[in-house]
Amino acid sequence: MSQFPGFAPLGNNSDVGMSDADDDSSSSVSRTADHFGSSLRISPPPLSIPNPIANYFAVTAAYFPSSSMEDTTMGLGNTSTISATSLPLTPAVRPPPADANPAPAKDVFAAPPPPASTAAQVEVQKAKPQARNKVPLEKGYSQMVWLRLMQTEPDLAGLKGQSRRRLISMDEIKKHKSPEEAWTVLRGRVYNISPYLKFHPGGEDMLMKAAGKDSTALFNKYHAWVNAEFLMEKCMVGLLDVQPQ
Ligand code: HEM
Repeated sequence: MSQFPGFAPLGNNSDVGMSDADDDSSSSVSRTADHFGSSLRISPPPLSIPNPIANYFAVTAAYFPSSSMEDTTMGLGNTSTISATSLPLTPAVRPPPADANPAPAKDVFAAPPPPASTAAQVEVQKAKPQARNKVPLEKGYSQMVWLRLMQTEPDLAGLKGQSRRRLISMDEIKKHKSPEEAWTVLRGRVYNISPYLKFHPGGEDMLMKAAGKDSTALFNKYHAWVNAEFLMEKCMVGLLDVQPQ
């Protein structure tokens, strides 16, 4: 018995409330299991574990003669028959022997390879950077100056007090195609592009192609990524009237 009741050093079972008669050679674990009864005993795992690969070989064995199921994986003359529960790493059916000088496989559907020169040209085209169509702007017409002008000029659009939410017909827009008074439609909004002509990085001539018409397609063709809603905000004169005349 230990000097501390209920406490015993590891491996010594004599002080855990059992008589000397109970203290036989069996381990404390087995005694604990006995104490709770047999319901806690872990049953052993099943002898055959279901396995899809094993099932495959079991089915194959049912359809092929036993000679085809011989284990040839070792290459050492080992011809032991595979059981359904073993896990062979290679298929049991032996592939046909490889030809010593196999003819190159021909793909009758494959397109003929392009001539070397064409392939090289394609590579050069890919690597070539896209040519820019930007034009040099006159001094004092940078995008920075335009942004400042947007803040300082009170009537860039030339509205003269009219509402910029006015509905404007296509007929009216067509009349505004001179550089002094050029209107264009962009994504349903009507802008006076005259003040921007000298600021346009693509040049005045290109922007004048938009005058008097809907330029949405042209705009998207050259630079769909440009934020015209912001750059042209102060030049908006109205909304395109889509109602039939
Ligand atoms: C009001 C409408 C427009 C605005 C606000 C505008 C604005 C711009 C801006 C900011 C750039 C410089 C883009 C960059 O640096 O990548 C640019 C370039 C250009 N724009 Fe416009 N643009 C407008 C309409 C048009 C139209 C209608 C055309 C064609 C007819 C056009 C043709 C070009 C071209 C060719 C460039 C040079 C693109 C390049 O870098 O190669 N733009 N435009």
